[in-house]
Amino acid sequence: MKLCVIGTGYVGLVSGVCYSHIGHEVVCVDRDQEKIKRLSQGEVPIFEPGLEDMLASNMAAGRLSFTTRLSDGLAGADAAIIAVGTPARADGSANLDYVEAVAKEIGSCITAGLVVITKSTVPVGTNRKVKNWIAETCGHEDFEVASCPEFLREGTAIADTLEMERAVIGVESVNAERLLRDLHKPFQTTIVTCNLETAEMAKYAANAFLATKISFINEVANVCEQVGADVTSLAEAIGLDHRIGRHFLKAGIGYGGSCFPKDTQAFIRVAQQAGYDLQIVPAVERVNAAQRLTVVHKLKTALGHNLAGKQIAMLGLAFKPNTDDMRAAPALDVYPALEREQANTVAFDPIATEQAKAALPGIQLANTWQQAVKDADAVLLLTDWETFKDISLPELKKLTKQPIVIDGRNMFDPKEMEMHGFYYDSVGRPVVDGRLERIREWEDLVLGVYDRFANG
Ligand SMILES: NC(=O)c1ccc[n+]([C@@H]2O[C@H](COP(=O)([O-])OP(=O)(O)OC[C@H]3O[C@@H](n4cnc5c(N)ncnc54)[C@H](O)[C@@H]3O)[C@@H](O)[C@H]2O)c1
Ligand SMILES: O=c1ccn([C@@H]2O[C@H](COP(=O)(O)OP(=O)(O)O[C@H]3O[C@H](CO)[C@@H](O)[C@H](O)[C@H]3O)[C@@H](O)[C@H]2O)c(=O)[nH]1
Repeated sequence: MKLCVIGTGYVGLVSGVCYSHIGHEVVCVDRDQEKIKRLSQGEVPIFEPGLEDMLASNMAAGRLSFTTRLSDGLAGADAAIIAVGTPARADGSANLDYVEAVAKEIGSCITAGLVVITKSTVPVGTNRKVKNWIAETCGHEDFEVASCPEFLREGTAIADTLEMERAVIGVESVNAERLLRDLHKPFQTTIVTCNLETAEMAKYAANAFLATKISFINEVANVCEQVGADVTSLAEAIGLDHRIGRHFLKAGIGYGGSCFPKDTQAFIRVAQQAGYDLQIVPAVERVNAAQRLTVVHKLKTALGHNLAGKQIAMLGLAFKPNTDDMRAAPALDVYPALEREQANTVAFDPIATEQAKAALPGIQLANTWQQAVKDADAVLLLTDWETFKDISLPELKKLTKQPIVIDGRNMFDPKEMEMHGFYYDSVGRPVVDGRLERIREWEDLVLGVYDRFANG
């Protein structure tokens, strides 16, 4: 099959590379000249594990190429796949300007019989708009539209594509259904065929449900803290029930990223426009907004309710590990909150350094975690990068001014932290104060010696 993928962001690029990997001839189009130049030289402009090697091998095999000219990409194509951004407008609704521009551009150079597939996350009714935008430009309807929402996650995008759990295809014709079934056959996945509206809604419903799970467990975590329960064991206990499922029950500082925050917002607007006021999703958002700042409260509790002049090491800036994406990352709320408290912050992220400089102007960045924690009054963990698991606790203790760790991702083992003499607060688990344990041990020792001495 000959495919033209439009937009070479996280979705378009990964999809294009994976389609070429399974044998299709793919031309990826982007209006960003710099991006296309780098891609044409085999350089991947985003951090996505495994993508660069896969891109290189498919380019070498002659199945994958890049261009800024849509007409070149569309020449002889069986399908055009729209994967441009749909960011949030100020009112939370999805901005369809990029989708509209692409649809009109397709209309200006369309060939008869083309199937135009929208992969971008779009509000209900958008695929019909795409059809109209194209038809208005080209003056005929000798083409078809289909909705094929994307469910990949950043950081595991290749596996999520090659081993996708399902494909949802919203179609209006047998021809479009056949093409999409053929396209997905090598993925050996379950295909749900439905109308355009259902496919569009399925994407918002999936993201809203996952976000709901996260806010739910975060609320449970907040109650756990009040009653001395441990949310990690609790999540395991409830997650083993298949009706609940163990995924997406990781308590922490709330969800971020380019999808959940914007898609929950857009879903609320979609429902409103349809005359329905969603009740659960706005609550999910409220919980998430508050959750992001819990670590700052925990920090204040640990440091005597005053952060002014305190040295805080922030470990992790990306919205989750294995990505350089800073979009709606919790750090974007936490860092300004620390600034407002007049704390001095030094941050370290293994990958998202350039993105952090752009997203958080003025932030002081370290080159290593050791540099970031040097002389810190407290360490704040915001992203659960694997590499942070390898941090040597004795080294951490030696480098910091005070052994205080606030873990927004429940990454460390409280027992170990206690054993190494840290004050350690995480999310939904009891606070441990190893410093006190050490003092108590010392007191016991002294009193024991005293008792023995006093009693002869
Ligand atoms: N990022 C994810 O993990 C993810 C997962 C599933 C779905 N989605 C959805 O997929 C869509 C794309 O997301 P993304 O994260 O890949 O976006 P992105 O911002 O990373 O990339 C979008 C790309 O489209 C290009 N573009 C914009 N207008 C164009 C035009 N007229 N012609 C050619 N190229 C154009 C931009 O230059 C950019 O490179 C969004 O709707 C998003 O909600 C994203
Ligand atoms: O138990 C969990 C799981 C995730 N998160 C957070 O939730 C956010 C989103 O994580 P994840 O879903 O792994 O990343 P995304 O790449 O944003 O992927 C989501 O958004 C994409 C864009 O729509 C969808 O395609 C994916 O299916 C959907 O998982 C991150 O901040 C995570 O730290 C938690 O706090 N607890």
